[in-house]
Amino acid sequence: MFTFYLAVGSDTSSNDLRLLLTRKPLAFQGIYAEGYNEDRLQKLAKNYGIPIIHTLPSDVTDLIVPLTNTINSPRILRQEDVELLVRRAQDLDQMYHILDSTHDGMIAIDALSRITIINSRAEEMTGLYKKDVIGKPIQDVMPSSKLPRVMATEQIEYNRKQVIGNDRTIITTRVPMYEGDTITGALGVFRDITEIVNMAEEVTNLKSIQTMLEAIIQSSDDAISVVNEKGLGLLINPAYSRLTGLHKDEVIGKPATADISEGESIHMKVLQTKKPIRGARMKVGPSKRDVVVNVAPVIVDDEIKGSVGVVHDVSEMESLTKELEQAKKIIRSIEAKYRFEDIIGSSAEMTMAIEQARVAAKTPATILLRGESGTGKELFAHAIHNESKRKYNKFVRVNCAAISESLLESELFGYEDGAFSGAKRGGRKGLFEEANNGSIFLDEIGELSQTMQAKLLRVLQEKEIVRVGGTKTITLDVRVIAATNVALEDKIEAGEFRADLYYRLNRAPISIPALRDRKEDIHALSQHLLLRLNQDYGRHVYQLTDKAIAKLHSYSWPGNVRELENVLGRAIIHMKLSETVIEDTHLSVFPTIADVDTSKNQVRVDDRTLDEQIQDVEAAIIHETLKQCGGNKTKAAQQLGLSVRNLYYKLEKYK
Ligand SMILES: Nc1ncnc2c1ncn2[C@@H]1O[C@H](COP(=O)(O)OP(=O)(O)OP(=O)(O)O)[C@@H](O)[C@H]1O
Repeated sequence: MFTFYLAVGSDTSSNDLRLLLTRKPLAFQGIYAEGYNEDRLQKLAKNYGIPIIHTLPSDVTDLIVPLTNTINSPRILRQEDVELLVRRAQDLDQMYHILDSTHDGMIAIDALSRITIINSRAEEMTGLYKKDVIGKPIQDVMPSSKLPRVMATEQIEYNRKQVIGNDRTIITTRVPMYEGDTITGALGVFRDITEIVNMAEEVTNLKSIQTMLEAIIQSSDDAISVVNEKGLGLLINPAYSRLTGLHKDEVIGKPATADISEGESIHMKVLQTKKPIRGARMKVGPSKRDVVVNVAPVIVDDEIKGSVGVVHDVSEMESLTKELEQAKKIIRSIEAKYRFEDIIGSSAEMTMAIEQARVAAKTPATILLRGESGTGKELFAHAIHNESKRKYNKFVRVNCAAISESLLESELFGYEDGAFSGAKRGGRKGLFEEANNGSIFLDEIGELSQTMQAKLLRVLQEKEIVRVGGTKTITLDVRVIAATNVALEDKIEAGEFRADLYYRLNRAPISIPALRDRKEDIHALSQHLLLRLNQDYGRHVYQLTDKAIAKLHSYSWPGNVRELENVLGRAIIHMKLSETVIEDTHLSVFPTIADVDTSKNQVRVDDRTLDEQIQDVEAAIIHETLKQCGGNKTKAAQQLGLSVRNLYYKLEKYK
């Protein structure tokens, strides 16, 4: 509450007597009059029981509200005048009280454009204070004020938006004020809408975030479901329906008691514990797909509001990973497993090959391994790497026939960022770079295209590579071990292989003999291979009868040691668990084309599926063709009408 003080004074400019009212809580209270009839003043003071103040301190004067025009004749201060003043004072007190407690700012001016009212909110918003501005012309303190204009036009201005200061937005309504028909001033009422504007912006932002989130959720390939704090379905996305076969109407508003999994719902567990559950594996939907589920609680201000579940279908990924692993096996292996001790063979030819390889391993020379398919060229490559000073660095294997030319180039030499569409960002190292300081085994070198032959020759000569799409040369120290099962000389003759590359490769050739040319190794090899096969199949078959060995000797082994391994493997599979010695009868499963005699329209059938039996026949045909082609895969592929790549795929499939 304010206390009003009554004062009587004279206007400095006109020397007129003025009645004034001050709101300033003074240390004294009384009637102040200057140049006023002292007697009357004394009487007044006596009537009201208040003292007379002869000098007003300046800060009090500043706050004085002129009330002159509300008094009939200021020169004669009558009883009614004083009473009127007191009433006015009370009214004003009340009015200010009201004005100061409203949220709106208010500024009023009188007919001479002097500020008569400025409430607390207006003070706050304008940074002006009552004591500084009351009674002052508004143009002096607020030059931009539109109140004088309203007085001039006598037009009400509604809700005009205005930005004041740097960041305050206000809306103002300005009205002219009248006493009867005479305009006595103008009032401006204004409201700070900065917060509302900000809130509106926030709402708009929230709306766009919501729209964005919805778009993300709807388009996500991961299945998403959201439940409220009671575990009732709130939202699912199309991926969720695809995966689980459940539609919106079966989920929204329904309890998530046993949603997609059997047993208690993960949503319910999360709601109870308020803890996220990550990486739960389960099978869902009609086709029982493998999924990984992550569920997290939604907690707002410490209160659980629901839970969000993301279901990630991994079945496809798992099968892709398997395929990728298989593909990787075909293309490269980055570990040299074998040593010379693992190469079995005491025949003169084999001993010589091993000796040559041991010597060559110690030199930096490029080595060319020659021999039919399955003779152990890769085994030699491993052993050479492991015998060299490079053994602690990488051994990289590349089958040049198994990948297309364009892919082979980027596999071998790597590529730079953006070299082709689908290229990994930031580029990628090639196998040559990976094998730096180690060895690279280029299998089936005879299958390299002319372009790739030229590129390989450059690497061998310059010892540097350039990534696909790049310009920078990268110097490397890689030992090349090449292998071929075809006569490169014939290929040169046919114009399919560069002679200059051949001479580079053929500086240290090592010929690995075919198994048919070293049958004395068959027994030891079989025993060695049986060790591995027993491990693979969990069996204990370590011996062969003499008859069985004789049978193995009688065969020509076009597929060499690999074929021997397969034959022994098949024998083990067909043996009873109780049998531990391979008899010649177990070896009747040599895969030959004789199993299918189409000329007589007779086909041997058994109880396996059609697909399994067809695969057997296919394997037998491929085997036979390879045999007829002396192990030459290019020829065999041609004869079978397959691409070399496809033949490789099938050989890998049928082992
Ligand atoms: N002398 C050997 N001692 C032990 N195992 C051998 C021997 N020769 C070959 N093998 C085995 O035979 C299989 C085929 O060998 P490898 O893959 O090295 O032949 P390859 O000549 O590289 O065949 P391809 O030309 O078809 O690639 C492998 O399992 C290998 O371990």
